[in-house]
Amino acid sequence: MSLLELDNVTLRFGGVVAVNKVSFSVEEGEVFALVGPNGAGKSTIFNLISRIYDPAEGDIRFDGKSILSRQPHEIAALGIARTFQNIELFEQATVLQNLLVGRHRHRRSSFVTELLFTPSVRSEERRHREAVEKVIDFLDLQAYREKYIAGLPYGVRKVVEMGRALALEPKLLLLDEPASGLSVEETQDVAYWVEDIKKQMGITVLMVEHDMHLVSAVSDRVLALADGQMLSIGTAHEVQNDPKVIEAYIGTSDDEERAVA
Ligand SMILES: Nc1ncnc2c1ncn2[C@@H]1O[C@H](COP(=O)(O)OP(=O)(O)OP(=O)(O)O)[C@@H](O)[C@H]1O
Repeated sequence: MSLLELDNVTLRFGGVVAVNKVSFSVEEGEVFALVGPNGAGKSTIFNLISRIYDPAEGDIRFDGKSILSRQPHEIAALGIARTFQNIELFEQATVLQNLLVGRHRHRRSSFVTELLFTPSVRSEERRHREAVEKVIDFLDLQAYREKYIAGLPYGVRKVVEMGRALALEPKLLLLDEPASGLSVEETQDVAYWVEDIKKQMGITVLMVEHDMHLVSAVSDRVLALADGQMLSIGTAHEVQNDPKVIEAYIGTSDDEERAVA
């Protein structure tokens, strides 16, 4: 069974059809990438899956069940975690504190039991710490664990954001442009991490990304969109060589995207 299914999903903003009858499914254990020129509808699809927007038509299913009746705050509890294009971390908190926030969906203790610091609260706290330490080791963040986000370089913040999402122990990880603003070396690290997230952690990844080197390196399948419409779906190689995709990219002003075409 597919982990995530979008079934004929449409969303309009006034006269703009941001997402037009889009259907695709993400299989458990795969890395699936959404690509396309600016304004193609990629972020809107992430926001639809995160339940920030309601589709005008169509259905979105996770683990075989429609999520359209769910509120945005319930999505993490289902096992869907995401990162954001513009990093969203608590600036005045440490890396460790930010990662512990990522554990909120697993918290069972109430305010009163936490206040009394009962044995069950203590063991729960220990479990959260262990899960977070695992993520710190995995992403090589030991040197930064007690550092405040506000003082960290951009590249490290991007990694911490990925860590915050991983700390949730999701089934599906949505990565919104994980390589944007990163150097070639940092992007290479992202490629290794995405591979390990899939292989070692067994987490399914849906990614929006402009960097086609990264997309080609890590994706099992790619969906290319333009103006809200599906253009092509297949391996990175198949999609990059699809004449419809080449035509859509040639119309853009982005040099990197043109180079891809
Ligand atoms: N909140 C909104 N209100 C009105 N129009 C919107 C809104 N969000 C997106 N759009 C429009 O919907 C279309 C799809 O935008 P979207 O941000 O999903 O594209 P994208 O593929 O993520 O682009 P980018 O690569 O630049 O992030 C665009 O025409 C955009 O202007």
